[in-house]
Amino acid sequence: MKIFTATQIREADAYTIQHEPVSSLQLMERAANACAQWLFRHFEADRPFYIFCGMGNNGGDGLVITRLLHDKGYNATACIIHHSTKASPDHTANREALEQQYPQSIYDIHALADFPTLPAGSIVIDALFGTGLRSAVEGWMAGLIHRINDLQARHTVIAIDLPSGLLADASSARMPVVNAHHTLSFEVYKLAFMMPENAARVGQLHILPIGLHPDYMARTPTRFHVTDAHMMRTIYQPRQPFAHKGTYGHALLIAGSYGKIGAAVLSAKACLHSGVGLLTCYVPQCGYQIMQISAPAAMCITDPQETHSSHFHETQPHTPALHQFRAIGIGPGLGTATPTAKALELLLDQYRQPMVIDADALNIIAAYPFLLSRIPHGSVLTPHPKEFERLFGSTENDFARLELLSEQAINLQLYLLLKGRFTAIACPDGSVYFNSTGNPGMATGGSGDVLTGILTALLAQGYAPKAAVLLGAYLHGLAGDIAAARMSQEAMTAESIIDCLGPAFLQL
Ligand SMILES: NC(=O)C1=CN([C@@H]2O[C@H](COP(=O)(O)OP(=O)(O)OC[C@H]3O[C@@H](n4cnc5c(N)ncnc54)[C@H](OP(=O)(O)O)[C@@H]3O)[C@@H](O)[C@H]2O)[C@@H](O)CC1
Ligand SMILES: [K+]
Repeated sequence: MKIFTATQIREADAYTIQHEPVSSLQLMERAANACAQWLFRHFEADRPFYIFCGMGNNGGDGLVITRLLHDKGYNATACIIHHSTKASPDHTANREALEQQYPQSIYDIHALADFPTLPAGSIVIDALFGTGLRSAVEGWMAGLIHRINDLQARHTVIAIDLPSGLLADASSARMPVVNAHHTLSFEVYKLAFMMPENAARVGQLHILPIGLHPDYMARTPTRFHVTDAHMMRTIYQPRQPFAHKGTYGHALLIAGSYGKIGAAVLSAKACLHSGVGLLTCYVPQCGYQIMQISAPAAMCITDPQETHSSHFHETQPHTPALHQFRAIGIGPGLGTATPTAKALELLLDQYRQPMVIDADALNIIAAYPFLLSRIPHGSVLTPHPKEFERLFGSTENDFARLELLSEQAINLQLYLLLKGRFTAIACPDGSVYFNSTGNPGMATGGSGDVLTGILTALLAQGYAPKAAVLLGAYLHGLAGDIAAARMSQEAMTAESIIDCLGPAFLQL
């Protein structure tokens, strides 16, 4: 699914009006009706509604919602905020329609002093500003947003299209923005919804289809995307009927150190449950028995060292040469001992195919930044926000961080996967994908190790790196969602994610 900018949304709007064709008033009616239907499904008619309407088309939506609520027998008041002397034509037309049918339902607000006192149980609808907002809201309008936010503790706040004050395509980090419990947005995701800094503003997000013209949606190229089930079905390759274990590649997983062999186990199990043909795990001596008992389907090589690995760059007499591994995953629980760092440097020189680099392997690279440019092109790096900061430095806000992520992916020709609620995947071609699956139950130790195992397995099976990283992140989140549904977000563990990989594959 594509993420459109505010400008593209306006173009989609205009294209739909011209080519469907449909009048702009009818399109507004359709958008407001989608919101009204959602409200009817979620609230009884005994709750009073207060709809705060701006002077543009977002306010126009609010005016139509007020009329539709009345049509259904709900008690609704449109509080029209006169922040500007000029109202949009569709706002004016819908004010007139409301005045004609339900004159008692309009309440004009010209200053903060006019702000109404809301009865208990009221629902607040925020239709002040949508995609037409140009910059930070200031003056008494900022005060009005603060007033709405004061209501948030006692009343349900629902934003129409965007929480007012939020810019669709740029950071609003230190600006006054409505904090909504729910955002009902039209047709497409906006970039602002993907940013952790806006989580408390957007609340629960609901994308409502309003029938924008499919031709515009299909032919307009975008830089940002949200992954979905449809996309995964185009990526996923069912297994071939004449396959043997060689068909699906031999992966090498370099992981674990004393006290962190569990990370290697989780990663290995996830790899084995994601379709790899053969798996060899490389661990220090202390991990040998643990690996053989926990993951008997995997082969195991041990380092000469007892507690950490130091020689994984060298092939040993009884193992295939490094280049025979179709994929290497490195990092979970690896530790950052100097001999390990040295071995990583040598490995990067010797193995020139895309690999998966995570956790302590990223921390080593952060400590020796010259290694960044030695990573084979097309490799996948999977930092969480702290690891990302160690690698590339801190940024002022989430939009700046996203730009830095994308810039580095292009410059280094790597796939950079930044973990989060909407994991961001920046590609060397400049495109960025946000993963749509997953839940807060996955914010738990070992979850990242599982992802490394999945990604390594997909690379080993011959998926191109872009396909592997998009499908891997999606499957990881989907398995997490299935685990949460079965046993709750609290009780699920990284092992539950592995247990649910099977059902996740079956859903593809
Ligand atoms: N896309 C679709 O398909 C559909 C879109 N629809 C809806 O239209 C919405 C977009 O409507 P829009 O373009 O009229 O802009 P909107 O968000 O109401 O804001 C404009 C108002 O804000 C004001 N203003 C701006 N900046 C400001 C600032 N910094 N500080 C203070 N004021 C500021 C500006 O004031 P002015 O500059 O004119 O004085 C003007 O009054 C969209 O979000 C969706 O809800 C649906 O109806 C139909 C389908
Ligand atoms: K709004």
